[in-house]
Amino acid sequence: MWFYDKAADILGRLERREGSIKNMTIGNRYIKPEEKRKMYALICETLKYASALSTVVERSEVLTAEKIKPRQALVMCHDMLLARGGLQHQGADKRLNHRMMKHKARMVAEFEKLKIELNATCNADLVPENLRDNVSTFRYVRVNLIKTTVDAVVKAFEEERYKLARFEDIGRDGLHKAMPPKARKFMRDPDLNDVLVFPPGTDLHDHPLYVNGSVILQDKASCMPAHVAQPVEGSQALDACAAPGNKTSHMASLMHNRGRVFAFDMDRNRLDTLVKLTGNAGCKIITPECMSFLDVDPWDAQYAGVEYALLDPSCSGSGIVSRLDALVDSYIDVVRKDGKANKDNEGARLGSLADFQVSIVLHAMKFPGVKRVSYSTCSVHAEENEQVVARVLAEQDEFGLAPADHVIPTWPRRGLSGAGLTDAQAECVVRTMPEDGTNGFFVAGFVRLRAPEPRKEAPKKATTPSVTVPSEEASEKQPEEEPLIEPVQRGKRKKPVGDRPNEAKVQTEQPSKKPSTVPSSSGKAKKKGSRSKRRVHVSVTASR
Ligand SMILES: C[S@@+](CC[C@H](N)C(=O)[O-])C[C@H]1O[C@@H](n2cnc3c(N)ncnc32)[C@H](O)[C@@H]1O
Repeated sequence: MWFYDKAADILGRLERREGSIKNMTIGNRYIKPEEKRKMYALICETLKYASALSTVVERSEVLTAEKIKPRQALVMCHDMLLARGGLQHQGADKRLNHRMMKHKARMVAEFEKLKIELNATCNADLVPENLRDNVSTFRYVRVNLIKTTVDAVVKAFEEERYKLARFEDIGRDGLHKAMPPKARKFMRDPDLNDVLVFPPGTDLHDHPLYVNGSVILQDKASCMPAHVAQPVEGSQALDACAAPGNKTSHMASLMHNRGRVFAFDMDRNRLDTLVKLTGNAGCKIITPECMSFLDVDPWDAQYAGVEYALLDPSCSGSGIVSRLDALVDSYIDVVRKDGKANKDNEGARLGSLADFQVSIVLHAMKFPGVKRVSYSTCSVHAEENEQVVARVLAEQDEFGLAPADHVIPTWPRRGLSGAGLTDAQAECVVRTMPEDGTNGFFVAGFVRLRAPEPRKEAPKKATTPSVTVPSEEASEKQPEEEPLIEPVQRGKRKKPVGDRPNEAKVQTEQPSKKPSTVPSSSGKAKKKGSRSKRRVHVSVTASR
C-alpha cells in the first residue's frame, strides 16, 4: 500500500474507533520503521487541521474532478498545504500525486480565503482551541518507596540543578505562575507525601531514576486511591481491577513491599503489563489473578486476611485529559453529523458502567476481613461517582463513608453536593479537575461499621492456587489489629492519613525495562481466552 493510502486507511479505522493513533502508527508492523514517525506526525497534524482541510477539499471540488477518495484527499491536502516538503514522492503513488497537484493553485487559494474568513493570522489559528498543545498538566513523579526515599530523590534532583520550591511560599493559586512549563524547578506535593511536582512539559522518560523504577510518572489524581485505601506494612490488600498496575504498585510501595496484594484483572494482556510494570518497580508481594473480580469467592480462606480493597473499575474515562483522544473525537465530529445519536448512547453506556461499578464495590464489601475500601474513577460524571457512592450506601449497612480527614484531607476540591450525597457526605469524597493541573478524577473511601454477617450460603472449599509461588514477605508478618474506623456518620475526626510520616500519598507511564517477576511454578502464562486462572507471586513495585 502506498504511503497516503495507508494514512487514509488509518483515518478510517480511527473513525470506527478500532484502535489508538499510536498503535496504528508507531505500533503498526505494516509500516516501515523509518516511516512510522512520519505517519504518526501526518495523522496527528491532519486530525488537528481536519476542519480547515475538509473545508478546502470540499470547496476546491477536487473530489468531483478526480478519482481521489475523501480521506486520501485530506491527508494529501495536509502535506500540500502544511508540510515543509509538500506532497511526498518517496513511498507515494505518483499518479495520485499528479491528480492532486493539478488542483494545488485552487486549494492554496481556498486555504488563504478560509484564513481570512476565520480571522486566522497564522496556520496555527486554524486549530480548534481545545486541540492546541496542552501545557497545563504538571508532571507528577511518585517516589517508589520500595527502592528509595523521597529525601534521596529530592537530593538527586537538586544535584542536577533542579531548584526546590516550597509550596508554603507559592500557595495553590500560585502554582502555574511559580512552575511555568519546562522550568528547572520542582516541589514536594502538598497533599501526597510520596509525590513530587514538576512544571508542565518536564520530560523525565529517559531519567535514570525513572528507568530503574525508583520513581514512577503517575498523575497526582491517580496517586490518591492508594492513600485512601491506606494499606499498612505487612497487611493484605486486594486490587479488584488492577491492570496495568499503577495503583497496585503504589499499594506495594506504601506497604514497603511487606504483606500481600491480590491483583485481579480479566484482561490477560493488561495483566501481563501489570506483571512487567510491577516487576520493574521491584514489587515482591503481588499475586496477579486473571479473572473477573465478580467471580472471586470472598469467603475463600486464602482471602481471610485481606483488610484493604482498592477498586478502580472500568469507567467512561471522561476525566482523562488526552490530546490524542481529543484529536480523534474532534475529527469524528468533523466527518460525521451524528453527534446527537452518540450522546443518546452515552447515557445508556454510563448507566451500565454505573451498575457494574456498584456491583464491584458491593462485592468487595463481602470480603469478611475487609475494613477499608477505596473506590475511584477517572470520570467526571456524577453517575459514576457520587451516585455510585449513594447507591452503595443505600444497598448495604456494614460500611459507611470514611470521614473527610481520612480522605486526602488537605485537597480542597470535594464531591458534588446535590448529586446523590448530602453536603456532609460530599465533603468526604474527592474530585480533581483539569484546572487543578491533573486529570478529572474521583475518589471515595468506605470504612467498616460493623462485623460482617455470617455467610448464608455453603462455603466453597478453599482453593489452593494452581501456580502460586508464595513470597516470603507475605507469610512472614501478620497484619496488626486496628480498631474499626469511626465512619463519617458518627462525625468523629481522626488523624489525617496524609499526616502519617511514612505514608505515600499518591497515575503512571512506564520505562522499558525487564521485570524482576518471580515466574509461576508452571513457568507459563495462560493466554487470553483461557478459562483457567493463573496466579503468580511477583516481586515488584507498581503505578495509572
Ligand atoms: C481503569 S482500569 C484499571 C487501572 C488500574 N487500576 C491502574 O491504576 O493501573 C480498569 C480495569 O478493570 C478491568 N476489568 C473490567 N472488568 C473487570 C472485572 N469484572 N474483573 C476484574 N477486572 C475487570 C479492565 O480489564 C481494566 O484493566
